[in-house]
Amino acid sequence: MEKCAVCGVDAKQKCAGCNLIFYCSREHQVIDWKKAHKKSCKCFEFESNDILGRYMIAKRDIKPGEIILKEKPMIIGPKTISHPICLGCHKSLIPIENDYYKCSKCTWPLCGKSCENSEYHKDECKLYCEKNFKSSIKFCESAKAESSYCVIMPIRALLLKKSKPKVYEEFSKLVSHLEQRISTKLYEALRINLAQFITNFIQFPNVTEKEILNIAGRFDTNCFEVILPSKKIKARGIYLETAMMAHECVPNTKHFVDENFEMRVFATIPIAKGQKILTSYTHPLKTTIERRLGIKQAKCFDCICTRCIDPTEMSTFASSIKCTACNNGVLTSIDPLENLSDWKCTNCSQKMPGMKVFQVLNEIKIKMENLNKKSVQDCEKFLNDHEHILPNGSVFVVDVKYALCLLYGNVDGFLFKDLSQVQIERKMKLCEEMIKLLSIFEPGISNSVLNTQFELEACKIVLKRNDSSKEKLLKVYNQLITSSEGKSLLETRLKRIPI
Ligand SMILES: C[S@@+](CC[C@H](N)C(=O)[O-])C[C@H]1O[C@@H](n2cnc3c(N)ncnc32)[C@H](O)[C@@H]1O
Repeated sequence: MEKCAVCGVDAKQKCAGCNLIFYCSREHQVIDWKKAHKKSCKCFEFESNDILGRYMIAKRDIKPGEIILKEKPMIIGPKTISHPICLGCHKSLIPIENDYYKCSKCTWPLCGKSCENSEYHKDECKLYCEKNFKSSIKFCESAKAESSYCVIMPIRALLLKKSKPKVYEEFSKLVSHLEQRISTKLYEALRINLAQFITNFIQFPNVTEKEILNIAGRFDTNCFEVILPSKKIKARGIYLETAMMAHECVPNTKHFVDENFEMRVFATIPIAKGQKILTSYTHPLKTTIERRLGIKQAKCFDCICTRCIDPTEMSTFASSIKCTACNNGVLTSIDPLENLSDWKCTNCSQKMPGMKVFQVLNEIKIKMENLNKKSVQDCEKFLNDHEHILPNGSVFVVDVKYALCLLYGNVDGFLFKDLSQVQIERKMKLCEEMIKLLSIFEPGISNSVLNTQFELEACKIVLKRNDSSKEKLLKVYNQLITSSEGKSLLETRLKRIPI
């Protein structure tokens, strides 16, 4: 029998937060919560090693869907180079009479008077006023991204040094990888512009150029995107605990930021006690070379995760191209951790230099970037044009087919009521294929899989194929409603289905 954490007698009541501590009564649980447990009530803890630095592990078994942590940002603000956003609420700015509203005290653009005293802006506002700062940001039709936003987050961090020294101390423990970053063009520009602005113009006391660049590096290594499409917010934030999750290209968690900028991390698959709690710093529908180069550039390490070391990427052949010599096999890298390693056919003796494969994949990537993924015709043409070169599990094919799963039934000219039997069957086949593939890249709870399941059940309802489809569709709908896609978009999709 477990013992009460307060008085030591036999106890049956378990803390529902961490599932690790027991109490004999509600009263003792309340006493312990106030005294100590509030701080330690977590299902995770931190460990560290030479390769990962600090990382998060499960203190107990965690079920899929369970919230692992919730936390408020330590700092939130614009990206280094950002489209004009309000420094008070972080919404994209809308011009008033051909210019943005400017803070009546410091002149930085804001969305209106009410944001002048926002908790995010008021301290920095005082600093800019003291130095008689004048913002040069003006509205222009082409809406260019502004590099002057690079100063905001570092100044917000430095202000914490005085206002919340303990929090700043925690922030200072985050890795910056400054040694690797310092010789890059971006950091040379930051050294000249950002560091000089803070030391010479703002004359921030007791801060060196190195500390400023370290701060910039900490942001680049540890920030999470804060994207709320419904509120037109595109910012970034430091979440001190969330930042401790190490990376794997196939992670076991997902996270989202709610309307109050609170981060929530939840398990997507079961995580056993002692296992690492992992996130992904990249996108699942990128080739191995692209993922690894992106991670190297942004986070300064070489990913050697299970997906990256497997030339077949869990038998999906996600980064492969078809062999044009035998027309039967696909080319896979001989050594996926060596970007320029030769590739060889799975069926014949054909080999291709890594550089050539890289060029082929890059050309396709450029075509993908220019593809109108809102057009059924353009997406179908892309698939047709690349059928001879891209295998079914290619990230490019999956990306476009996933787009088609959502387009058929939901866009003008292709609404459910307009679809022919052949088109509905095409949509169903795409959905079935995508559910299988997407579940490999994002196992467990995944928005893209749920979206595709939703569309598949919709097809079955339209074709009156399955009596339980309505029930299944509503179940998926309820799971999706909490997702970032937003309720209204999902409701519109629901309305198009004749249930
Ligand atoms: C967001 S931080 C994670 C917290 C960090 N480990 C710490 O001690 O503060 C990201 C950094 O952690 C390390 N890291 C995370 N995942 C890794 C992985 N799979 N392999 C190697 N290093 C990793 C890298 O140094 C990376 O730049």
